[in-house]
Order: sequence, then C-alpha cells, then structure tokens
Amino acid sequence: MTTPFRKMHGLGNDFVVLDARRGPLLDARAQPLAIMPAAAAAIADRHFGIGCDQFIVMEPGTDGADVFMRIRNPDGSEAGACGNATRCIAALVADEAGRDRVVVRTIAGDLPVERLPGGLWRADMGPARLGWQDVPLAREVDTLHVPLARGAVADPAACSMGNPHATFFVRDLDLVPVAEIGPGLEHDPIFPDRANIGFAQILSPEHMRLVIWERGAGITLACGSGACAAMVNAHRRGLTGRRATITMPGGDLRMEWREADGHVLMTGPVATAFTGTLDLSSFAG
Ligand SMILES: N[C@H](CCC[C@H](N)C(=O)O)C(=O)O
Repeated sequence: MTTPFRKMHGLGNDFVVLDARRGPLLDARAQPLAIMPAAAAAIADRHFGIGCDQFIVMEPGTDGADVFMRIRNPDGSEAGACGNATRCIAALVADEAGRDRVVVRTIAGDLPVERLPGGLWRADMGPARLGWQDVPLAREVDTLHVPLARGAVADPAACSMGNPHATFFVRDLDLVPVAEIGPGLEHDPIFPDRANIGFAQILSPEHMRLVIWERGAGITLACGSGACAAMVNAHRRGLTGRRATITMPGGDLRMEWREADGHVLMTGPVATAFTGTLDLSSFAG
C-alpha cells in the first residue's frame, strides 16, 4: 500500500510530511497513523530511507485548530515544537483552503500562523517558558545562568518553547566544535528530557549568528524553536533588543519576543522540495 509524502523544508531544516487527516495510513488499528520510533528513524535515514531532520504527520485538527502536527526526530523521539515545520504545515493547509491564516496544534499548544508578502510566513510560537521545571532542568537553578560547561563554552541560558533549549553565547562561532561537544551537552544529566543546544554569536543588538545541535537530530541548517529560544535568551541577558535577525547556516529568520504577552514571533520562508510515494508497511515498526 503506497502513501503519498511531501518533502518540505524551512531554510534547509527538512521534513518528510505524511497526511493522516483523512484517516489511518496503515490500517484501522493505526488510528491515526502511529509511526513507531523505529519507522520514523528508518524513513529519516539519509541512506536507507528518504532522509529528513524531522518526520511530520498531519492529523485531523479539532475545536479551533486546522491541523494537528505530530513531530518526531530521526531517533524516534517525539518533540513538542518544530518552528520550521510549523511554517511548512501552515502553508500547506492554508494553500489547500485558500486562506492566509491557520492554526497548527502541537502537543505543546496552538500556533497561529499567517501568510505575509514575498512567500514568508509568521508563526506565533507561543510564550517562552522560563522556569527550571518548564525547560525542564533536573534541579532548581537560575535558567539565565545554567551551571554547565564543556570545552570552551559555558554558562548557557535555558528556556522552553514547548521543547527544551539551552543557548550558549560565544565570541566566535567558527571556533566552536559543535559536532564534538553537541552530543555530550544534549545528554547532560541537567536535562532530564535532553535538550536542543544553541551556540549564538551576537553581531549587534538586532543581529546574531546561530548554530544548533538539535536533540535527536544533530546539527541542522536551521532550527525555528532554537531561534526562538536564542532570541529570548539573548534579550534576557541584555545582549539584544526584543527583535532580531537570526542568521543560521540555512538562512535568516526574523524574530520578535513580544513584550505584551511574552509570545515569540518567527518569520521565515517555506519550501516543497519534491513529492513522492512510499510503502509504509515496509517501515511500520
Ligand atoms: N529536535 C527538536 C525538534 C525540532 C526542532 C526544529 N527543527 C525547529 O525548527 O524548531 C526537539 O527534539 O525538540
């Protein structure tokens, strides 16, 4: 039984998207598609599968949400936020319906997304959660100065966007061995649910560079929720204003940590690289 999929990306952070809105993709038992971790990992594999940073399943939207977005990392773990995929899924649903504004629901909350001129989309990624239990951290510490260091990086700020983030501020991003220190930081015991690890270099009060070691995925070309966390953590540290351009290897996001309600707005592009079909039964874990 073949199933259509869509290969999308936000600034090169790429996704395999399946649509389970009209019912189970596998059979009546998979209501809706319950991609087992092993299946997500197999599909995400860049040599033996299709390859992606995250595996996204669209499920039916209910009471105010236009679509539910299920997010899985290549290691099979489920995530509460994926900023780049939020824009991609919103664009897909909005274009289908001929609308300019839709609500994407995740396990962490409802995310309104609106179409802007020039093929850009602005997602309200909800409020940053700043408490140590929100991130979560393993013990009560000041989330603005987490007692964590590895190699030449130290003293990150942490917050949650529905998923855990720590942001290190560094003098020169090119000197940070992200691939070397990323795994140990992701799995540090201070993060009971692991964490996405951002490395930010402030260029001005309105501009920073950012590279992210993503939980369950490794280094990606861009990370939307990571950019949200970096915006929040940089302002909390007094390093930027409430608006900034965040430049990642895959491109730029325009960010704002809105003063009125503490929500983080993220503006950026979306893209479909290709579509195809796959035989899910050969991946079902
Ligand atoms: N690896 C993340 C999920 C994907 C986040 C990223 N792709 C984004 O655009 O926000 C986590 O486990 O929390």
